[in-house]
Amino acid sequence: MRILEEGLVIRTLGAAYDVQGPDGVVRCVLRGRLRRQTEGPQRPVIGDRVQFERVSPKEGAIIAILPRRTALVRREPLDPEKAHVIAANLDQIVAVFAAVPEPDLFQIDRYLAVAEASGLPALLVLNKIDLAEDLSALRERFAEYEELGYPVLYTSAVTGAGLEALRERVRGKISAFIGPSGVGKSSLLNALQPGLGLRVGSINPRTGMGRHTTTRSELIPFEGGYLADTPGLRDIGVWGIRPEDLAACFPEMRPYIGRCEFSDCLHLEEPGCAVRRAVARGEIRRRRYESYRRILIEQQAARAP
Ligand SMILES: Nc1nc2c(ncn2[C@@H]2O[C@H](COP(=O)(O)OP(=O)(O)OP(=O)(O)O)[C@@H](O)[C@H]2O)c(=O)[nH]1
Ligand SMILES: [Zn+2]
Repeated sequence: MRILEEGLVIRTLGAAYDVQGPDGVVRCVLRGRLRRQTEGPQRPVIGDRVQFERVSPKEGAIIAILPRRTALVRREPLDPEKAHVIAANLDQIVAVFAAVPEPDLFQIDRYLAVAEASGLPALLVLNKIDLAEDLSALRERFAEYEELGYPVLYTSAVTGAGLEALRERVRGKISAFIGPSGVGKSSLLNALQPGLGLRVGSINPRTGMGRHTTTRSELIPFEGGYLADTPGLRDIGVWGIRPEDLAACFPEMRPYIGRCEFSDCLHLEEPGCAVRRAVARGEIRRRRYESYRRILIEQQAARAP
């Protein structure tokens, strides 16, 4: 009789998967139907809950992937119809930006839209506030994100400001930290959990190599939950979003979707557009609407032959 156990995929290593079971990590291969597929929904990713069968105390075989609660879907920048899941069951995206130099709000909108496209809650972290001259002006500027429902945290990996609030937010959850290079993601994580040993700066002093050398994906135990660490996240800032999905990635536009004259309205130049009407009435911020347009137009321009 075979005994099936349940576990969490915490590392993917090509053909093998490390599964956190009830009593330790079991290195698993794929069995049966799962093995014959190299891509697609049937391939386990970090965060997947799986059923596995043990063949020895430390080795096993994955029999099935349990239904995913969430899926972080990477869409090709040039062909957003092409998509693959790079992490399952994430609870949230933590989007980190530096408060200084002045962050580019368009870039922030884009990162948030990518999180929304996978249906994941996002929070915004503005790091390096030790360098900010006027914190209250900064808070005022970012109040608009709070209004949209994104919590905004102000942190410094140097002084420790805001770290406890961030700890509260990640405790017991599976989070992915994203954001441009150099904003202090590794520094923040190391400050929260000394011993984590993430590399800071762009050169690894030990190997002298650039840091972007990790090729495996893993969930790193963190504050009673996990951090998703995968090379698949590196270019998240330019992931594709299907044009017809984009408006729904802007929470303030959602109430107007489906109210335009044309059911396939992309809210650009079409007549009878409820979204543009809402912008004109001041119900949607023009700045955010311009970000929407820019994402759409940039994507279309990139795709043009
Ligand atoms: N003043 C100040 N500097 C910081 C802070 N956090 C990080 N830094 C510095 O910013 C630089 C980049 O920090 P990292 O933690 O490597 O940034 P990262 O976001 O992990 O960068 P990538 O790994 O390239 O994505 C380092 O020189 C840090 O010492 C902060 O809160 N305040
Ligand atoms: Zn419209």
